[in-house]
Amino acid sequence: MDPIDFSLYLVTDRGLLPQGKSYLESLEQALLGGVTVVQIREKKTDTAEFLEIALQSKALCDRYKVPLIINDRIDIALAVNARGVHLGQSDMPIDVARKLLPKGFLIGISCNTLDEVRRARESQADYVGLASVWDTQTKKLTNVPIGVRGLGVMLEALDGSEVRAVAIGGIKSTNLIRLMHGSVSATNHGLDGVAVVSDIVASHDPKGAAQMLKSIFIACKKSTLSFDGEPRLSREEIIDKAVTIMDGVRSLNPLVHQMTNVVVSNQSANITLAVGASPIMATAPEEMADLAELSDSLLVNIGTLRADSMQGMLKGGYSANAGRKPVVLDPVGVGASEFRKASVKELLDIWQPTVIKGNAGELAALAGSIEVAAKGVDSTGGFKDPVSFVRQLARKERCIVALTGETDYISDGKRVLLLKNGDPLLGKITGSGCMLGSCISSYCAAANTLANEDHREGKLTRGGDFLSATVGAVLTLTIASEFAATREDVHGIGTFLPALIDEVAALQPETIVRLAKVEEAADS
Ligand SMILES: Cc1ncc(COP(=O)(O)OP(=O)(O)O)c(N)n1
Ligand SMILES: Cc1ncsc1CCOP(=O)(O)O
Repeated sequence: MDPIDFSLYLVTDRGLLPQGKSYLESLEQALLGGVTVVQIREKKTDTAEFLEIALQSKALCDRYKVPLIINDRIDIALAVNARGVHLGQSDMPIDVARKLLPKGFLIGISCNTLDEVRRARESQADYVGLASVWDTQTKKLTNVPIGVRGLGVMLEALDGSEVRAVAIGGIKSTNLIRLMHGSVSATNHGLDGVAVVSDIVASHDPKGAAQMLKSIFIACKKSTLSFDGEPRLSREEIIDKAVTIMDGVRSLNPLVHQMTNVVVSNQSANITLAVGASPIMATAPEEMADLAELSDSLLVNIGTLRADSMQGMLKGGYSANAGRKPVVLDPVGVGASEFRKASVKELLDIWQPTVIKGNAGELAALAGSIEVAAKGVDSTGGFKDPVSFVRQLARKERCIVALTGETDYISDGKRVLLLKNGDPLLGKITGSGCMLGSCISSYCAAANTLANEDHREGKLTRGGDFLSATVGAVLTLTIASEFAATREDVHGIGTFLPALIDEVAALQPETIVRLAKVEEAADS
């Protein structure tokens, strides 16, 4: 029997049909739109009616050569000669179902936890429905949503097996790109498909809705799994690229949208001007879509997070992803409170950062590690093996990670660069980390603009060299700090800050090339 293409898995729900649209009309339009599997899900129907619906659906699906799966009911699945059955955790166990069903009959099972995925693998399920990714109006959930970032570990548990995986719950064309990028495991295991109910069934145009979902899925599947393949630059080439991007910031004068904290707002705006970019500090959710159009990158800094600013941050990152603008996340003090932790998790379940920067305490909290403690927004130690930590985190979050400290570690998940410039005064003033966030956002904005325009759908940026951009931003601020600290007019932290801003503005690319202390860690 042909293997099933799980790409776009429609789960039906007659209760969601828009007024005036019949069930079979909607199903046929969804099939015309490119649905690749159909599951009949009838929760309130008696057996006779379920059977009738299943027979009609089977005839239609056969015409489009699309396999049909029946939710819960093995008897109906057998009666209509469906391709398979979808079981829940409290339905018939897989081994019992297997004995009742003919050879080759497909069995799928819903999984909400890692343990359930492991058990599904042991029981030789054909596929798992990872449920529910997000909250949904379609079904009353009995478990908390997994979230985009919870899917990766589940997919990793299927490494080396034949078990296919689809995600379900709250999936729409508007959040599918985030789902596809954020769900890929650190081992590069991605989803085989997405299961959708309301975004197709409740639509007046099920064909258009299905086409949209499928085209995004296919585009993302190509681009999210291309972790390798880019040319590997030498250390010198990275520094050259970094200064090209530095020049790019000065000539392009990118607009950098920043949602930052109230402590550092002014100095962040000034350091942005000093590198040659233009800051726009704005937090209102109402203007996020417009600003994503207008600006060249976004910085989200949670230093003085409030429940109302979260709405702007959720919408801001989401709009920037949609507009293919880089997003830098600075999870300031994320370990300090449950509110911050939950908020960062929520942000990362909705949008994909291009770069995450933080000190050891912040990145440990973000990764759920207890290795490094923090006192408020400051770290109280470091990692035993920062190189492995930063590489793993970059792999997990699928973005550039910059771990700041006496040595700065920057990784794209493959390589790790160690940067050793910077004067100790940098660590003594408030907000130097936040200023670095502004510099990274400015450099990423230029890198994205300089990238060859890539029209492929399914990408969250234009594909700039964000590793070199991050290296360039760190070198700019740290090398400038070395000049600022030795100036005669600098007597302490009060005079250091304005001198630092001046030195950033005056720094020349050739000075960076001459003074950069960049090493590369051995590959793991
Ligand atoms: C593909 C897919 N995944 C998960 C589910 C949910 O199934 P279940 O847990 O059995 O809940 P109900 O659908 O019966 O409410 C699914 N149907 N399809
Ligand atoms: C059946 C099911 N199981 C978990 S979530 C869900 C419903 C998903 O519906 P929607 O795609 O409309 O969010």
